[in-house]
Amino acid sequence: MTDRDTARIVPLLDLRTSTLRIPGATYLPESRITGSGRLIDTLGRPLRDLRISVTDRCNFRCNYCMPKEIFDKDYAYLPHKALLSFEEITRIAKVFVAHGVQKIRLTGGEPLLRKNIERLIEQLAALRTPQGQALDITLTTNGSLLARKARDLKAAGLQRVTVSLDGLDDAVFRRMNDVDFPVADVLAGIEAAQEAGLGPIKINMVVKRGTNEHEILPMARHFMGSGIVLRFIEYMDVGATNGWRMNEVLASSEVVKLIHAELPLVQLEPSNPGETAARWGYANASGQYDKELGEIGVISSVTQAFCSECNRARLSTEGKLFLCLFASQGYDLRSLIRQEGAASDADLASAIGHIWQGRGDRYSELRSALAPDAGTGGHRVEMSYIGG
Ligand SMILES: Nc1nc2c(ncn2[C@@H]2O[C@H](COP(=O)(O)OP(=O)(O)OP(=O)(O)O)[C@@H](O)[C@H]2O)c(=O)[nH]1
Ligand SMILES: C[S@@+](CC[C@H](N)C(=O)[O-])C[C@H]1O[C@@H](n2cnc3c(N)ncnc32)[C@H](O)[C@@H]1O
Ligand code: SF4
Ligand code: SF4
Repeated sequence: MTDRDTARIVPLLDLRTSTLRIPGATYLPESRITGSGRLIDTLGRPLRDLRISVTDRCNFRCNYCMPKEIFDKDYAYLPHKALLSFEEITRIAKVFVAHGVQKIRLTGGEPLLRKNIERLIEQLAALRTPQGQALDITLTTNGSLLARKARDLKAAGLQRVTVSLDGLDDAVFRRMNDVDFPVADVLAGIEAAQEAGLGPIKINMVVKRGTNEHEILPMARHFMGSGIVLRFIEYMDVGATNGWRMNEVLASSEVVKLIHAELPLVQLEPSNPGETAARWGYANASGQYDKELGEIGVISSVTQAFCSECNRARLSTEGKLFLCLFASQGYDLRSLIRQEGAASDADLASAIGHIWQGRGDRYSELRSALAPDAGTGGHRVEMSYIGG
């Protein structure tokens, strides 16, 4: 039994009679649920961002995400038949879009390992919001296959990519990915993405105190003025296998202080409501933000939780809907659409509507009220399964 299997799965088989109700939720009239695009949860948060995990497999073993000791050759990955097909993903995504989703992020595991991912991107790129707008379609990747795939991804309709890169020092990077993957190949992938027009590109760097904090300044210098936005992520207590300890977290405030001492920064306004990153721009000699120099972002999920505006839903590789990165229960959408006499799109819309309306998740806010190393209980699913 894997940790993934301990997540509680909520069956959704009562839809025909519209009796699906989540305890504690206040409900809008049905007319405001199905396809209204105005869905809000119990904390008043709209549904805007759908993150889809397309595989639970990865060719890296980053120790903060898929530590080698757990994700070894005996680890029980999902069998192929358990995965949602591209048609199933697109069908579910379409219903989410009718409910107000404007951005879709493909993630995993390593999404570029999913065979023919370009075909899924084509299908998602054809979706339109109720207002007739195209979606913001993006993907988070470790960059290992990007040099090979960037042009095809762009041609399929992908707009931009976020590439994870935890340092420029080859030895540090090889140690962190734990499969001896060279940094030069990820940099080549980033270059290929730039050439293919997959932008604006973002870089995600997870900062672990004692592991790669000395890479912060070299990374900042490298990407300053490149048109690429570098974002520093606080090491999170996601999943149950990475052995997370508060003393390995370097607070974003420290990261900003460190960079500011050498490369002066000014705070920028958020560009979108519910954004994960706080933005800081590089300043010119007169202390003003200089667009040519660009910006960085800091994602402070541990020290400054941003749950109050969280508009993100997560669809796992096997079709379970999770309402929080730290959730311990998922809602089984796959059974709904695969069962005999399967749900119609209206049933699916009603289920998703009710589930979002019942949402009260705010894990990071709650954990920050606890002692630094306190656990909050429950079985959390792994990041590689739910999608980062
Ligand atoms: N705690 C928490 N962390 C999150 C959440 N969403 C994203 N993150 C973390 O922030 C990182 C960066 O997020 P991205 O996947 O780049 O997504 P984003 O910030 O929505 O992307 P953009 O639209 O490009 O700004 C993720 O890899 C996670 O580590 C969230 O809802 N809660
Ligand atoms: C789970 S990965 C999936 C996509 C792809 N394999 C990649 O690495 O970009 C998504 C993001 O989650 C981040 N991540 C994974 N574990 C994390 C942790 N414990 N704390 C903070 N971020 C984490 C990764 O750095 C990456 O940017
Ligand atoms: S962070 Fe991404 S690349 Fe690293 S192990 Fe997790 S899924 Fe793989
Ligand atoms: S901890 Fe959960 S509710 Fe808070 S921002 Fe992250 S995903 Fe959203």
